[in-house]
Amino acid sequence: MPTDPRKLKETFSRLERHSGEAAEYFYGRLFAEDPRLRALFPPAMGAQRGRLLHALTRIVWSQDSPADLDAYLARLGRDHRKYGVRPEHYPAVGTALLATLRAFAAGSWSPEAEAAWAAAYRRAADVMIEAAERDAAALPPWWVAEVAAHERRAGDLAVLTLRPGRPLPFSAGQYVTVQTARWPRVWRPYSIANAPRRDGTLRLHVRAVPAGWVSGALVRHTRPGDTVLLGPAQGAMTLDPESERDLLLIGGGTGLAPVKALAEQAVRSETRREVRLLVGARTEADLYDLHDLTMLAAAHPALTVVPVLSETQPPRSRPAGSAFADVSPEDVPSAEAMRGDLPDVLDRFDGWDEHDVYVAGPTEMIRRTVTVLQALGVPLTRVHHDLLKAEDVPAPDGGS
Ligand SMILES: NC(=O)C1=CN([C@@H]2O[C@H](COP(=O)(O)OP(=O)(O)OC[C@H]3O[C@@H](n4cnc5c(N)ncnc54)[C@H](O)[C@@H]3O)[C@@H](O)[C@H]2O)C=CC1
Repeated sequence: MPTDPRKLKETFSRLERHSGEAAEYFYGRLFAEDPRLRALFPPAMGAQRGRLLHALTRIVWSQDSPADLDAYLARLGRDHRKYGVRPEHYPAVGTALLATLRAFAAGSWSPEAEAAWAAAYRRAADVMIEAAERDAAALPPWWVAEVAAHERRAGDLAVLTLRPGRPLPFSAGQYVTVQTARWPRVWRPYSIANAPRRDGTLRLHVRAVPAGWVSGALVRHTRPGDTVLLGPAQGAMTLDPESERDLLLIGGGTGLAPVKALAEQAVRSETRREVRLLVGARTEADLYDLHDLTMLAAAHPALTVVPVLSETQPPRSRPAGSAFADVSPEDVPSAEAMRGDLPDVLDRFDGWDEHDVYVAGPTEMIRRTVTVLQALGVPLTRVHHDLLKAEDVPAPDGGS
């Protein structure tokens, strides 16, 4: 029987009213159905419940655009390889899902609804399994990577250099998920802060966020020689190989990571694109990568780096350990830093409407920046960020 999108939406909207309880019930049923599956999940299931609902919402609302749905499910299937999910695990998930719908969408449940959900789940599982199997022919489910360097750049921030044991293919602008030995089965996404290198190493910029398990482990409890696990590279915030337009790259805080990778990629390429990189931070001390950026710009005249500080008052004295400490004043005099929030300084320049623009950083900063760019006449098709796409991945909790 073909999937009936109307039936799916109707029943799902009932379940959504009790989403927290429904997700809890679902995992209870799943682990009762096949207790071995519990070992695939992290000890704390809170974030997992949100992911299940996000995936179901996406599946229900994409029924009318099968190509988008299939692309999403294929990504989901490939990404689930790193959790150890195998084809024989799918039937238990389907049984638990139908039991959950039956219990929480009781008011609109019917034999037709049951048939529609069974068909939709079978189809989703088929697409995920097929994508995972295709992927398995070429790539491992995860990579073991050695920490080659660990630099504390500020109290709560570290730049890690990782060396995967086997080549991990990626494009500048993409991200990987990371698991540390301290938190088994907990994966968090981090943008790769460099373009692909001959030695295969990857750099990550990690800020330890309050109560962040993986970020805290990476910043405070990781040393050179330790190993971490990496999932496959994901994300579509990459350079358009056909475009020769100049580039505006905007990175707020550790959102610098992917745009720095794009800058490296662009200045290396044959095309002579001018690259303007606006790097936003709250204070001078938060410009944790200014030294490297200054070196990159010195080596590539096509690149201009503009620091933008959002604290309105300049600090009275330069704090110890300031990012400026090892940069001579003539390299980047602090007077050259613009003052303001990143979105608010954009109208102090002319002519962004002919640029390709890439934006990364805090969610609200991205939203405001996109709105301002639109008002300045930049077509939305030329503004790239992975806000929506990042929300599509199964581990979207912003790198905690
Ligand atoms: N691909 C991506 O989009 C990436 C996003 N991130 C995200 O970026 C964030 C970075 O956090 P932190 O380093 O702590 O940055 P932060 O909170 O120190 O802020 C950095 C910059 O963003 C600006 N900013 C912050 N909130 C703003 C708002 N509401 N409106 C306008 N501007 C705002 C600040 O003025 C500053 O210039 C994290 O949420 C992380 O998940 C990190 C890496 C990649």
